[in-house]
Amino acid sequence: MNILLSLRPQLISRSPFVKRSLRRYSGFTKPVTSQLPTIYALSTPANQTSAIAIIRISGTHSKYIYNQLVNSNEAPPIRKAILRNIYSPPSISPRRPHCQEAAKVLLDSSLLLYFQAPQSFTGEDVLELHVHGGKAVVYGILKAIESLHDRNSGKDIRFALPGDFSRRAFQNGKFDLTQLEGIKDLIDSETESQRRSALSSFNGENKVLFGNWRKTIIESMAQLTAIIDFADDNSQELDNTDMIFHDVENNIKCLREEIVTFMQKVRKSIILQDGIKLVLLGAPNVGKSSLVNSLTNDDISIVSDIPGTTRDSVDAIININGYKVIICDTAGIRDKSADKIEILGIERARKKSIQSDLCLFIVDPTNFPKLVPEDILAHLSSDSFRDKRIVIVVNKSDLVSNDEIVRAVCKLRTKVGMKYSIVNVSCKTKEGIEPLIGILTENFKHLSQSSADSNPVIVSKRVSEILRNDVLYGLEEFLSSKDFDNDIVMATENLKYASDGIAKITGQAVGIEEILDSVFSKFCIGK
Ligand SMILES: Nc1nc2c(ncn2[C@@H]2O[C@H](COP(=O)(O)OP(=O)(O)OP(=O)(O)O)[C@@H](O)[C@H]2O)c(=O)[nH]1
Repeated sequence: MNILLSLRPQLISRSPFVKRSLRRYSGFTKPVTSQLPTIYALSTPANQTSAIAIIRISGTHSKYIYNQLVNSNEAPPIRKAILRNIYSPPSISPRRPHCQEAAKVLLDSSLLLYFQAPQSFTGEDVLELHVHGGKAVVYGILKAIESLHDRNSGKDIRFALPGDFSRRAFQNGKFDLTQLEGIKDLIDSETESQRRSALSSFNGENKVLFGNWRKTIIESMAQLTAIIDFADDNSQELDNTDMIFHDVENNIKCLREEIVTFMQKVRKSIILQDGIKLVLLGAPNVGKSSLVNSLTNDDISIVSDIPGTTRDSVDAIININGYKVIICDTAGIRDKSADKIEILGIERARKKSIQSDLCLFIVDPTNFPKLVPEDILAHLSSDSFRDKRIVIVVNKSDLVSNDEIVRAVCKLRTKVGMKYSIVNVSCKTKEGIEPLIGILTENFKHLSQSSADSNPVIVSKRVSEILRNDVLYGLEEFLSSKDFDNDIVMATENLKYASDGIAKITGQAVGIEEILDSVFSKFCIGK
């Protein structure tokens, strides 16, 4: 008996989108969105002058819009870039509104690309206009397209809402939600590591992974359902129900471990999205602000030889070797200040360093033997710093001899032990800055990756919440119902809860509309 054949229909709920997509792939090529209005939008940034701007049009009337704009009845060549004059339609001709010749008013000469359904991003007919990026050109062409809307003749054409194009792509089965969220992350990515992670999601790596998880759960449900359905049949295949229970339990345990590991990776990778918090700490005048400026190649912080110049924390977002870093310059820590504002600044510096992911502790070797003030040492040795990553920077190396540096490093080692890296730099000559960036990069890697050979995994907050609250919850409930052989129906329901969770992530779930609204409202217009 094929156990999968005994699956109860309600246990493998398929959404209308999946069914329709299946229809499409079995030879039915009309997009499921063919009855929706044709949408258009500027896909490049609005209200900015640029060499080129791209206007995207998607839907049943894309060809009609093409014919109207190029003032010709020719069929647009498919997937072939062509140069055409773009004219304003008669009704909105800017100069002679009542004259038919006015249709010939030229708006621009542009590159056009036409994609025929279903071979397009949205799965609909898509027209792309690569126009000159002047504001008047873009405005004129958008107005021209808008004027073509005529509900009486069935030409329903409207400006796209945020995420409309991606939503159509999803509805027509071109991508699942994890891939589309990957595209959004790709557009939002600011650094190399964010780009890599978003691209792997867009390329469908998460889709395949989640698909495999769902398959494992559904197969387990099928095995349990077979027991429910044929319990009284004395079927030979079901003689050994204990073995089936054992198999299912093992498979679900393995799956739970896999998802927990995945979630650990996600937690580590979140740091890539939010930015790694790097805080510079040290006594006044050791060169903290100078180091911020050296690392950023910018004049972010004020540098002066007056101790106590930086009185409050200064944050800047920078990119170090592809990592998004929130670098924070702080007030120099000293215990004998009478200045109230400076005291507040010092307090904030301590707090910031506790909240940091990585702390740079800067010392000035010309202060020998008072290299590490006692209060800073006490702060760094406190419980809050037990698992903190710290790199010690011996600055102003241009002012001291090699022997004096060695002496400073030995002194530091006696104070803080061998736990932390020590780097010598000179913010004045820039010597040692590159090796310091190398050490920082290594630390960023460790902070954002769960193992040396694994890539960061970024998923949306929506996905991680569903994984935790639905998928893992369902699996835990299943495994914790110790006597699940006594109440198979209940146990199977827990698995169904987990599998529905994955369907919500990918967009295959029943009642997906509300999920789609929340996902696509975060997209930009024209995407
Ligand atoms: N020769 C030399 N001077 C440096 C170096 N780094 C910083 N300085 C000088 O040291 C002084 C203090 O530098 P800052 O960067 O303002 O020091 P800070 O730690 O931010 O000072 P506070 O704001 O008081 O906490 C300035 O005069 C800098 O020009 C260096 O590597 N070599």
